Amino acid sequence: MHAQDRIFVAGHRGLVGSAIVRRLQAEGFSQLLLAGRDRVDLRDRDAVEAFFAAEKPDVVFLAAAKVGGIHANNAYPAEFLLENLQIQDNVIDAAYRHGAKKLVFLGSSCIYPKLAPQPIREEYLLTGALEPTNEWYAIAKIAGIKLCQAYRRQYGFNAISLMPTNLYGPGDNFDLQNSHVLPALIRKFHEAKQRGDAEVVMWGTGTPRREFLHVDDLADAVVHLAKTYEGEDIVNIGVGDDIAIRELAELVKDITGYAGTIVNDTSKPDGTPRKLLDVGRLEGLGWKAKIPLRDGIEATYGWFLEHQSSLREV
Ligand SMILES: NC(=O)C1=CN([C@@H]2O[C@H](COP(=O)(O)OP(=O)(O)OC[C@H]3O[C@@H](n4cnc5c(N)ncnc54)[C@H](OP(=O)(O)O)[C@@H]3O)[C@@H](O)[C@H]2O)C=CC1
Ligand SMILES: C[C@H]1O[C@H](OP(=O)(O)OP(=O)(O)OC[C@H]2O[C@@H](n3cnc4c(=O)[nH]c(N)nc43)[C@H](O)[C@@H]2O)[C@@H](O)[C@@H](O)C1=O
Repeated sequence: MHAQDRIFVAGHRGLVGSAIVRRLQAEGFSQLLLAGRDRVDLRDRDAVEAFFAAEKPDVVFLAAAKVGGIHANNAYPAEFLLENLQIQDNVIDAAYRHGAKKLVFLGSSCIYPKLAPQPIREEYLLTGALEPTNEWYAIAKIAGIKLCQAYRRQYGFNAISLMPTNLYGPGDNFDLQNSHVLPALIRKFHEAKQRGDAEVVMWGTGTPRREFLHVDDLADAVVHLAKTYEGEDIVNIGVGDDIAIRELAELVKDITGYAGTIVNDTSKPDGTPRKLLDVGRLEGLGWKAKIPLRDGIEATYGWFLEHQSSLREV
């Protein structure tokens, strides 16, 4: 990547896309193409074709996707499968045909088998059954990985696929139904404190374990790998450590200063029991996470307090 490259960050208003933009700007990349859904709906093949023909980006970060937490994935399987297939097929194909020299595709740790050995190595892909609540999204993401690998093999297209663990940070979706667990808990504890509620509801049993990476660390890793990594093999991006959801809830309760009780709603799904990524390949490529979980949650809570009145619509 060069300072003068024209860089398309697809999904630049999202959690990940906005963090990649901040990282690129901090490193002096000034030719950023920031076309949102209002300019090009990435599900629309003709619109994507016209955009790439006009703009001819040198580098593409594909951070646009239909994204959500466990409930959204389970409730809208058709949208999670179809929209993600459409977006990634359109963007990967157009980037190749219009001469992009690099594309970075983002998958997710949910592509791995539900009961994969821990920590999860990249080689475990396609070795077992997926978690049912998110198999639609996971299958779309696996198809995206395979499309990148196929275009590299057949056409020599320089597409790489990176697999982030669960992410959080500024610009996240704080919707109580459709978000991921960390933003949901921040908002639930904060609002319960304000209202003086005696209880906050945590979905599921609280026993599943998850790994959480701050999105600024993720963006740092993604830009590092965009500059230094070329290969067919997928690369996990995580911190190498995880926490039970019950412990996470206690941590967010402490950070927000809520004094009440946590109760379980076991009618809600637990999802995968554990998905801790093996980060050996990532560390071998010269990158390690830096932001400790407590510091990252405190900063995200601060961001939430500043932006409560203008949170994203979902
Ligand atoms: N969040 C997480 O915990 C994780 C995320 N990832 C991956 O990171 C990537 C980004 O996720 P994240 O930032 O969290 O998601 P967000 O929902 O925060 O952002 C997604 C972005 O994609 C855009 N988008 C969605 N559909 C379209 C469309 N049809 N046309 C144009 N733009 C569209 C959205 O635009 P608009 O604002 O207009 O809706 C939004 O800017 C995804 O590939 C996801 O799978 C991977 C692992 C974990
Ligand atoms: C990133 C990843 O994200 C999703 O998978 P997930 O990790 O299971 O997602 P989650 O963050 O929504 O939940 C994690 C755990 O937390 C529990 N939980 C408690 N209380 C709340 C709560 O209030 N909200 C939510 N959402 N979960 C809660 C919840 O029951 C579960 O046990 C998929 O989209 C998948 O496709 C994907 O890629």
